[in-house]
Amino acid sequence: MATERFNLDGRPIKPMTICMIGAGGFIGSHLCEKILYETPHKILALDVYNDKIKHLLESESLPWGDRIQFHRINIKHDSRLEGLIKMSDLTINLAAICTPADYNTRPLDTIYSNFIDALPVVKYCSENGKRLIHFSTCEVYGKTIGSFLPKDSPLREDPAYYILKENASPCIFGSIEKQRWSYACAKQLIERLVYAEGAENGLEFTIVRPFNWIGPRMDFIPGIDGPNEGVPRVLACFSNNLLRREPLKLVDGGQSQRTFVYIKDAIEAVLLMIENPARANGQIFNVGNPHNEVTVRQLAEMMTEVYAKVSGESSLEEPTIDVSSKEFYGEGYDDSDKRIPDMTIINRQLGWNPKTSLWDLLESTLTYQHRTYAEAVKKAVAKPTSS
Ligand SMILES: NC(=O)c1ccc[n+]([C@@H]2O[C@H](COP(=O)([O-])OP(=O)(O)OC[C@H]3O[C@@H](n4cnc5c(N)ncnc54)[C@H](O)[C@@H]3O)[C@@H](O)[C@H]2O)c1
Ligand SMILES: O=c1ccn([C@@H]2O[C@H](COP(=O)(O)OP(=O)(O)O[C@H]3OC[C@@H](O)[C@H](O)[C@H]3O)[C@@H](O)[C@H]2O)c(=O)[nH]1
Repeated sequence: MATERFNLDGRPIKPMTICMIGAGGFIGSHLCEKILYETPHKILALDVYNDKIKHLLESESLPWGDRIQFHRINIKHDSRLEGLIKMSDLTINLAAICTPADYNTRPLDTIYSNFIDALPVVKYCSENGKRLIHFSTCEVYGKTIGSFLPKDSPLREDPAYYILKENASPCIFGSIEKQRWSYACAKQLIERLVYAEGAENGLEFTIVRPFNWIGPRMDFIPGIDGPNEGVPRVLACFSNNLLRREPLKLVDGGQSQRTFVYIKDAIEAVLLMIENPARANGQIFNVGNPHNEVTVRQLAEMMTEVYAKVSGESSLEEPTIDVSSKEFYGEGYDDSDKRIPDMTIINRQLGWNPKTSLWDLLESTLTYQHRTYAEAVKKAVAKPTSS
């Protein structure tokens, strides 16, 4: 039968029931797989959609049969939410609008989703003495201090001006008309609320700040499994361009820098948080890969090269094209210049380190994209448009 499992302090891990809100999304789908494949825990999976976890739900003969239960719930208005949180030992809240194309074009929905809709979750956990793992974002750091220095300042090379530390870095957003920051600001306020519930009412919480987690099942391919005019996050945008043999669009020259971490590495960190409450409670964790830093332009070049390898198709003569942020995202867009996570806290508390290089994670992800979408895209492109 199942062998006993132990946490980082050598204590046996007891099976728990986890209320996972937003379980049908990109991160949720990978977290559900990890929990079902490798632990005895039960999941109450809440979401409006379940396409990305269908493979975990459909067959009763699957070995985890009764350990996952899907509840189609919109947390904006559903009286079942409190009952499901009460039935669980731990709540993980992933639900959010989290695509930059929405932040400046649907700022109200963005603020409601990331702050107002998360309020009852925090309240029910606090009132019922339940543990909460809340998903925030690296965007709460906003811009680096270094970005305000003159372009030729040698201080820009000093890590003190750009490394992002949970307990020391300030949160630097743009002006109010730069509505891009509606998301970061809402996430910051919900972080402060969770933290205050911990300080004043003893809520046991962990806050996660993901730094660009990427991998299979991220977002959608426009016109295939998402709206034609939809703009997903950069991995899916570039995948879509590659699948359609179009140049990859570099917003404002693709000069912004990001660090990308493989979803499967990042999920290991979340499982450590779940199973080591004594080490994770009261903490805010950066979860990213400081070694996988590239400019968006470099990301586009690497994805072009990797896609040619995994698909066997030649690259375009002009693989990228520049586009202004106003044209691509509309009025009110702004950007984070650089995002390198400090890893001291997660290293010390959980001993976690990411393993996968950017090249390797792109190779497995683009292999997945090609297998999943190439045929459908070919058919869609071949379809005569009705006149
Ligand atoms: N992927 C990343 O790199 C990243 C980076 C920073 C922060 N995050 C945060 O992590 C969390 C999950 O991100 P993701 O990448 O999996 O996004 P995602 O959009 O794939 O998943 C979010 C899920 O929440 C669900 N949801 C949204 N509103 C809901 C509601 N009112 N009721 C029920 N379900 C609702 C959506 O249907 C979706 O399935 C978000 O809070 C996001 O802000 C992710
Ligand atoms: O086609 C594209 C898409 C995106 N980009 C650029 O690529 C960079 C990354 O864009 P993403 O869509 O992945 O989103 P960002 O990294 O800016 O923000 C993300 O970070 C963390 C999370 O909270 C969210 O998932 C999201 O806000 C941005 O500089 C963007 O302007 C392009 O140059 N071309």
